[in-house]
Amino acid sequence: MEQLSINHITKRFGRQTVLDDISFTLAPAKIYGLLGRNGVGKSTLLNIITNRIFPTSGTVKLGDQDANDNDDVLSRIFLMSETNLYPKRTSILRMFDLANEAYGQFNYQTAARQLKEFGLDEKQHLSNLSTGQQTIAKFVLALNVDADYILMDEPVLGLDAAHRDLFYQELLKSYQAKPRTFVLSTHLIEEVQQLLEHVIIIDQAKVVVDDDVQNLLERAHTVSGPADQVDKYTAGLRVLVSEDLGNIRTTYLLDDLDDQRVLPDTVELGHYDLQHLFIYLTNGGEVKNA
Ligand SMILES: Nc1ncnc2c1ncn2[C@@H]1O[C@H](COP(=O)(O)OP(=O)(O)OP(=O)(O)O)[C@@H](O)[C@H]1O
Repeated sequence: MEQLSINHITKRFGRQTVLDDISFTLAPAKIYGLLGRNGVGKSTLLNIITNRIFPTSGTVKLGDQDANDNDDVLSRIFLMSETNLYPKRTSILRMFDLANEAYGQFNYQTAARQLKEFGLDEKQHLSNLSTGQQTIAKFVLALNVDADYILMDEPVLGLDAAHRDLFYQELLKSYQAKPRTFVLSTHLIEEVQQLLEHVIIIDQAKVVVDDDVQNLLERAHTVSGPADQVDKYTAGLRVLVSEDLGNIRTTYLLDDLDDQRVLPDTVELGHYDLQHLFIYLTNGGEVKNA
């Protein structure tokens, strides 16, 4: 399997530059998170990767083949999106058949089992389904289509907590049975953190993080203690934000701690999670008084 590379993608809508020179690579058989605040351009980017809309400039390539208008390449990338591309009277089974015609080798057996687990029937029409049920039909389709790169835009939109949990389990099962690349674009960062190997965060039209989740979280340190001691200890390191509670300051770092720094007895180190990292990175760093 070849890598999918996104090269210097810029997208403007009129005067608004939504994506500004975005580049990153998706490797085969990995689970990615594509994260960003509302309206940052995640759906736009996923639509560009799958040739549904055109970039202002830049290219998408699978190996050395350009994806633009290339059916060979596009038949290996699938996008599950919020947009309903099907006519109103389409049944779930018809949707599966269309995917089978376009991509081949649709896994009807697993799809039937999954639909049953989620309480749906393949004869049901999309137009008669609730928002959450439409999401279920779409991700069952996405999990069983024969493509190397499966892009999922808001894959748990409208799902209740039990169904979200079941979806994460089914995604992992599907990945283990047949490793391929998944890109999950979601706002439920806390829930997907365990699934993700790699994360791409977009902020203000740029890629601000492109890193393995484990590497990233190893650099996500909290430093708490008296403000002056915390500031002395964190001097020269990348501080995302500091919060003050009385005279105790907690500073959130995204950096390696070198051994030369002497940790005072009054200062404690800890870690924080991906959701907080996302919030602090995309809010701009500042000292807050809690
Ligand atoms: N066809 C269009 N014409 C003009 N502006 C557009 C168009 N499509 C998207 N935009 C704008 O581009 C920006 C990015 O939208 P996009 O839907 O890609 O964001 P997103 O990151 O997926 O957001 P969300 O997380 O809220 O779903 C928004 O400001 C949106 O208004």
